[in-house]
Amino acid sequence: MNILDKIVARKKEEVAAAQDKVSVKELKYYRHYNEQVSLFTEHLLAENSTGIISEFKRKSPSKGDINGKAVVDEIIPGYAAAGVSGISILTDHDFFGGCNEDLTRGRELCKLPIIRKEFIIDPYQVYEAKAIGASAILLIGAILDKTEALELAALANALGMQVLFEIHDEKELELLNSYVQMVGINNRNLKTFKVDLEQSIRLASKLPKEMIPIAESGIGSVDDYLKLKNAGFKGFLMGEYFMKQSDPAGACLEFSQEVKQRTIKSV
Ligand SMILES: O=P(O)(O)OC[C@@H](O)[C@@H](O)c1c[nH]c2ccccc12
Repeated sequence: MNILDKIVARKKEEVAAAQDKVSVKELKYYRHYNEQVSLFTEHLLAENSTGIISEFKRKSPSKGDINGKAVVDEIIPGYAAAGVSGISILTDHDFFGGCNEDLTRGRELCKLPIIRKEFIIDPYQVYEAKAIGASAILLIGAILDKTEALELAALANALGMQVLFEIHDEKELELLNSYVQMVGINNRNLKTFKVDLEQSIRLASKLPKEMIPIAESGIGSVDDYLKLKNAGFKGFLMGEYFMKQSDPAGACLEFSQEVKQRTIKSV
């Protein structure tokens, strides 16, 4: 069993347990369920946007502990102050050390769009994403078939959330549908953990034009960022590079400032 299979097996148990505890009907009474959220794509395409989506992540199967004691209150306001285009918050507990409360707290601390970073395999999790305050959901091509991808993406849009659909190879392009606004190309293979920016760059040229290309994972320098930007990416999902530093928000500010300086110089 590879790590993705393990995560999905665990996720099935978690979803069953969560549904027993809180029904979809009850989720609809959560404070954030009926809230209007600002659109992720608008923030990404805004003038002067760096396209950086900074992620809150305590640990991961590929890296182990990154910042195990990290507290949302100490990081999210700083990410927002750094002028990022959006936030990503891991809600998976067992493998990434996150929880739903992290996302809800993030929602209360900033006005930026927030993506729920989760292994979504069931419509219940889409309702839950809306209830806890997400503006967008991640769907992972490697764990969904075409029908599931359509059902989950359509539901997210119906609930007012946008969809970031993650793919890793050309074959997964088939899974995209008209309810997908952003396509994430994961530079990291979720099965082998290998990072390869060049493969993402090749794949980027094959995406449907109406979907916004986002580069995910393994971005570790402004040079990496510029390389991906020049290849046409409009969004840059970055977690570990910020989270592993003693002051993630400060690191994010520094990175954003350097990006701004170098992109102004290069035009
Ligand atoms: O920490 P990194 O290498 O900057 O990567 C961030 C993000 O792309 C990564 O956390 C991620 C990409 N796709 C995922 C799917 C599930 C969980 C996590 C992820």
